[in-house]
Amino acid sequence: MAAVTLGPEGTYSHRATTAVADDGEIDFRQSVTAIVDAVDSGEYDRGVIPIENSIEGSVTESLDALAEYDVAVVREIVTPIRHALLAQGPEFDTVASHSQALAQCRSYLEREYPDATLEAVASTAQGVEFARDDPSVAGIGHPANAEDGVDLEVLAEDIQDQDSNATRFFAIAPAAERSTGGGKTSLVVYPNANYPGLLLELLEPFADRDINLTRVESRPSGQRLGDYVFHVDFEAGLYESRTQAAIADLEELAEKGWVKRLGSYDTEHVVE
Ligand SMILES: O=C(O)C(=O)Cc1ccccc1
Repeated sequence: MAAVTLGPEGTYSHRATTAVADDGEIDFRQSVTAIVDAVDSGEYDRGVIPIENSIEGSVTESLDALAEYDVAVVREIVTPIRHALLAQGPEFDTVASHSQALAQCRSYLEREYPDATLEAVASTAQGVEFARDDPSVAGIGHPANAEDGVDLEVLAEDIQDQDSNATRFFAIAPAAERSTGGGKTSLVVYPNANYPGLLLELLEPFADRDINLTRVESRPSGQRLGDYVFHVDFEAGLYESRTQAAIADLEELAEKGWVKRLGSYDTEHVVE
């Protein structure tokens, strides 16, 4: 099974991928959209993308790609994230990492390195590569990134602003592989409408059937200001009759828009 995830080697997404696809080849892309595109086109049968972090919230590029492309979510992976500061030595003036990692360490960086320039790059492991090539750059990433190659020191560990820092990843597959099992479901709903009580009507089909929502997130539709797409996750399988009934209600509500079934899946907790 060939899988694709955010590279280069050593990203948190790579670590999550080995946890679910350790028996096959893993290739890398430099953005979430490129990963989703490669799975949508059938080039890979699995992809792994970060979705949401406990400190920084949604990875908006992931939500937007899930709304735009036609892929299935087949598994959710939850993993603790403990960041380290890696550099050739203490004399650096720039910290390069994924925007989420920089944000998850914002208080630490402001406190310890208030004058450093923060540079958002494609991934944590890419920031570490830059640090390996340049003594004026430090990276933030998993401490194991210091182990391969030369000249990198772990200057500090556990620099995330909350000890309990955790990230959810989705394993995705081509749409035809949407699974029939799994206890959680993700949908994307675009009502393409705006009237009093719309959001309430969107949530009622779940409340009426005793379905527990675990997340509701709105994203701009891109069509016009104030127009939204809603990402909804809940604790029920896609093919349960109560879910099918709730989706039928949503489809009525979204008659001018659409309802996308991302799929049903189980959660895997990966502990370092
Ligand atoms: O850049 C990475 O390593 C990623 O996989 C994205 C990310 C960044 C920070 C926390 C979790 C995932």
